[in-house]
Amino acid sequence: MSDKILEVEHVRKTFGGVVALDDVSMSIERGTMTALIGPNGSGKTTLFNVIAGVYKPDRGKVLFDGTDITGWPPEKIYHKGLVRTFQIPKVFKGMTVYENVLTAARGNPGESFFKSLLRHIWRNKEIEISNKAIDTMKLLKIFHIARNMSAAISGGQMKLLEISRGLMSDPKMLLLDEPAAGVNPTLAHQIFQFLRKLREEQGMSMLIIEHRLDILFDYVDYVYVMSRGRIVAEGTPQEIVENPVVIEIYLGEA
Ligand SMILES: Nc1ncnc2c1ncn2[C@@H]1O[C@H](COP(=O)(O)OP(=O)(O)OP(=O)(O)O)[C@@H](O)[C@H]1O
Repeated sequence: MSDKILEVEHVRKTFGGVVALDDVSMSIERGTMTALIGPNGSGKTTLFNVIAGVYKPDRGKVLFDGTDITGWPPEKIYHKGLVRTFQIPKVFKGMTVYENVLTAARGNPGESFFKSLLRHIWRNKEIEISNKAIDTMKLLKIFHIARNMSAAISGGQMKLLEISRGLMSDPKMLLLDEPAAGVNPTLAHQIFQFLRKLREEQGMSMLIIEHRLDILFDYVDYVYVMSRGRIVAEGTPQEIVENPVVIEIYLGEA
């Protein structure tokens, strides 16, 4: 039986006269890595924004883990376990990598004055969060730079730090916006290997926007292709590279 973690049904979103999303439907199986690709301006970011609650669709629905989340505010969607790296408070450049990972924890005791009154519980929670931060940094191979200031790390390490912070909230699903943008091919492969490990070891579901198709297609299970606000193709990476509609779209771009 199929088990959908995310379903988008007939979503439309316009900006003035621009139809950014035109009757978009997709469904994502739990525990899979799914790619969302398409030329510049095809609607990918707008769809992420609708899913994450940044924009309300003019029409249509978004269901997450069986619940209709259409029109929910981003914060509520985040707390339901659908996390976009972009939604997490920005990396604080004046903090170390470790401190940045710590501050992204769900239920961080530092968030609440009242929690700080409950000293004993607070202490245990603090230890738990600290251990989780260490495990997450180890998983993403940034533990060796834990004490470095975040302003002084590389672009690739910053991507890994963003993903680490996303994981601190125990998400059920991650929306990843170009996780391999601006990093060298070796690191891009490493990032995708970590994502694959997350799927294999934790059953994480992921929807990924990425322009670097050569790398992306080695890792994802399924691909949706957008063009001019519509989903124009879907299938396995192999089916997508052989799809004449997709070839036409990308050749048209060249
Ligand atoms: N806030 C906005 N106001 C007006 N038009 C917008 C807005 N956001 C997006 N658009 C328009 O909607 C269309 C889809 O844009 P979108 O950013 O979703 O595309 P994209 O596929 O993410 O592109 P890219 O790959 O370049 O990031 C474009 O025509 C864009 O100009």
